[in-house]
Formats: sequence, C-alpha cells, structure tokens
Amino acid sequence: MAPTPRFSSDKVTVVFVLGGPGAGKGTQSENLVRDYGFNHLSAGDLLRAEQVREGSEYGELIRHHIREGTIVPMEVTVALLSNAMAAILEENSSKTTPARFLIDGFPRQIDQAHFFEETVCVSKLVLFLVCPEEVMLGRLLKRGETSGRDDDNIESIRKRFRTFEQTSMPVVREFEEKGKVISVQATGSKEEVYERIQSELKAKGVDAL
Ligand SMILES: Nc1ncnc2c1ncn2[C@@H]1O[C@H](COP(=O)(O)OP(=O)(O)OP(=O)(O)O)[C@@H](O)[C@H]1O
Ligand SMILES: O=c1ccn([C@@H]2O[C@H](COP(=O)(O)O)[C@@H](O)[C@H]2O)c(=O)[nH]1
Repeated sequence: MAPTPRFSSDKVTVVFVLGGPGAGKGTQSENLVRDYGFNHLSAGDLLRAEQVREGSEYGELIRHHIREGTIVPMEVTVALLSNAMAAILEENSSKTTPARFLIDGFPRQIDQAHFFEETVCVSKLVLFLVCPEEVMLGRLLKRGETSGRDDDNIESIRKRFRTFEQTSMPVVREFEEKGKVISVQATGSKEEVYERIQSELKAKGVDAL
C-alpha cells in the first residue's frame, strides 16, 4: 500500500522552484515570500546548515556532494525539508488558511520528487526559471567573489551545470507532462524576471496577499 503523505495538500500548498545554478531561484523566492506569504525553504541552505551542525553524522557527506555538484541522498534532504515544514506549521498552528511553502532548489532528481510527494506532500506547481548557462556562469562567478560558498568556483560550477542537465531536467520534464510547470525566462533584470513570474502566477490563479 502507498504511504500517506505527512501533510495534506488541503492544509499545505507546495510550490517547487527549479532552474539551473544561478538562475535566480533564491532571489525570486525572496520576492515571493514578501508578496505572497510563502514560507521559503531552500534545500541547499538546509543542507549547508546541516553540514556545519555540531554532531551531524552527515557533515562530510554533504560537504563532498556540494563540492562535487552531485546530489545528497534523498533521505537526508527530504527529512530536513519535512522537519522544517513541520516546525513552521507548529509555529503557525493557530492559522486556519493553508500554509504556502516555496521549496527552492528541490527536487533535483526524479526519485527525490517521487519520495517527497509520497511521504511529505503533493506539490501544486513548479516555477521553472529558464536561463542560458553563460548568464548563470557570469552571475555565479560574481556571487563567488563574496559568497564564501565552496561551490561558487569554476570547477564546481561546471559540475553543477552537468548535474542540472543530466539529473534535474528530467524532473522538470516529468512535472511538465503533469501540466504543473510555469516556465519563466530568467534573463534580464531581477525586476523584469519578477514581473514575468507575477503575471504567470496570476494566470494560474495564485494571488498575492
Ligand atoms: N536577474 C538577475 N540579474 C542579475 N543578477 C541576478 C539576477 N537574478 C539573480 N542574480 C544574482 O545572481 C546570483 C545568483 O542568484 P541566486 O542566488 O538567486 O540563484 P540561485 O538559482 O538560487 O542559485 P543556486 O542554485 O546556485 O543557489 C546572485 O548573486 C544574485 O544576486
Ligand atoms: O535537493 C538538493 C538540493 C541541493 N543539493 C546540493 O546542494 C548544492 C547547492 O544547492 P543550491 O540550491 O545551489 O544552494 C547542490 O549543488 C547539491 O550538491 C542536493 O544535493 N539536493
């Protein structure tokens, strides 16, 4: 028998934000949190926090995957996401409206997508930011001047691009077949990209607060 997801989609709305490394997922998520009341969960941020958490048994494993641009085993990432969602829902337990979650940079591999939807929550939409590699490369190298991220260097970036094409694009294609994907061109200024996102969300019936 199939497992029951931990959170019912009546009570929780999940929107995944996908796109290549540097497409602007984190940047646009901040806008959506401000205007749409989403709770933002970045899978990468949760993994980086777990990597440095004292006593974590996964620190070295996560460090290795992040540097190599490969995917951390899904059980680790899905548990971090599920527990972060539970903590937010617990904090907001007095609210009666469904909680909105924007899950940025996840799912990056098809088995993660299936495992999350079977055990945590079925997603409503996928916001997919479409951006050419040369634009993403320029943004990441600039971010790398100050980010301190282990993977904002040319070797890791090249590996991340490869993982994105080979492993993460099949996820986008599967959600596309289900009619769940909103694709937005992520070139141009941050403001231009956000305007495109807002008009696409409106067309799908997702309103700002
Ligand atoms: N439209 C844009 N124009 C110029 N710079 C941008 C734009 N969007 C984002 N940036 C910058 O590009 C860098 C990468 O953006 P961001 O961190 O949002 O991308 P991301 O998709 O979340 O990346 P990653 O997957 O590597 O975490 C940041 O320094 C951000 O300020
Ligand atoms: O679901 C996920 C999300 C991320 N990772 C690893 O983290 C890095 C950085 O992710 P960002 O979203 O760019 O912050 C990514 O390259 C993967 O190594 C993951 O394994 N699983």
